[in-house]
Amino acid sequence: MKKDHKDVSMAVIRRLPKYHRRLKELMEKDVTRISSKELSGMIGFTASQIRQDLNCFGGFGQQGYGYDVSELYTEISRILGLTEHYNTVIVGAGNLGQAIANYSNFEKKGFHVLALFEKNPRLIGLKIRDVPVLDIDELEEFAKNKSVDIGVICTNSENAQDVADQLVKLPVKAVWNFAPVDIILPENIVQENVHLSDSLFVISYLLKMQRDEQQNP
Ligand SMILES: NC(=O)c1ccc[n+]([C@@H]2O[C@H](COP(=O)([O-])OP(=O)(O)OC[C@H]3O[C@@H](n4cnc5c(N)ncnc54)[C@H](O)[C@@H]3O)[C@@H](O)[C@H]2O)c1
Repeated sequence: MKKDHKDVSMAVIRRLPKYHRRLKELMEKDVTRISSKELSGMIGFTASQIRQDLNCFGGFGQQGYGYDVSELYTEISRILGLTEHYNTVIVGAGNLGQAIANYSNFEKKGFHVLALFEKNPRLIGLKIRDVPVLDIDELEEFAKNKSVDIGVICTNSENAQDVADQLVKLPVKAVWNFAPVDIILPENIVQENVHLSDSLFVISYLLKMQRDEQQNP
């Protein structure tokens, strides 16, 4: 039975982007349908896990037929909110802020970067693709007539909380934080912290295991 989406666990939500990505690859290869078993082989989750995950949103598969790839892709896009439009601002126009602004794929998925905000005068006035780098002191005024959905923090850790507080005042609805520090936000603000180093450290762990095995077979 279809659950209220609010009851769906974050563990399931965090698996949805992977389904979404794989289904897109299948569509690009003109695959029109797939069984949960085949999907399991591609994704690495068990077939039963996949069925359970998708059942949270009403199923979509048919016994003996499997999943219609394009239909499932569209449904997961909708569930993930990727059929909507999100006004986004980036604070910190250094290496990472510029890289995110430059990545046009986010734009295609509905994340529209309105502007970057900086405190370094040497960066203020630049354009990253068509996106202007504005003075951080202009942020409040800039947001007065606009609805900003997402604030992206790409500053150094020391300034991240101050920036988060500024974003909350606009107000934004969500903060995507890249600074490697815990920021405190009101409960109604959605928060995602990205620690690229967590993923890199998994690589270093696995490489170290390999090395240890080679040295002590
Ligand atoms: N570059 C990466 O690959 C990477 C990876 C993981 C995490 N991070 C984290 O992301 C953050 C940004 O990294 P980076 O490499 O882009 O750093 P960076 O030094 O190149 O850029 C940070 C920018 O933020 C600006 N800034 C600082 N305080 C500000 C404020 N209050 N208002 C407006 N602008 C402000 C600085 O002037 C600077 O231009 C850091 O916290 C870093 O630890 C970066």
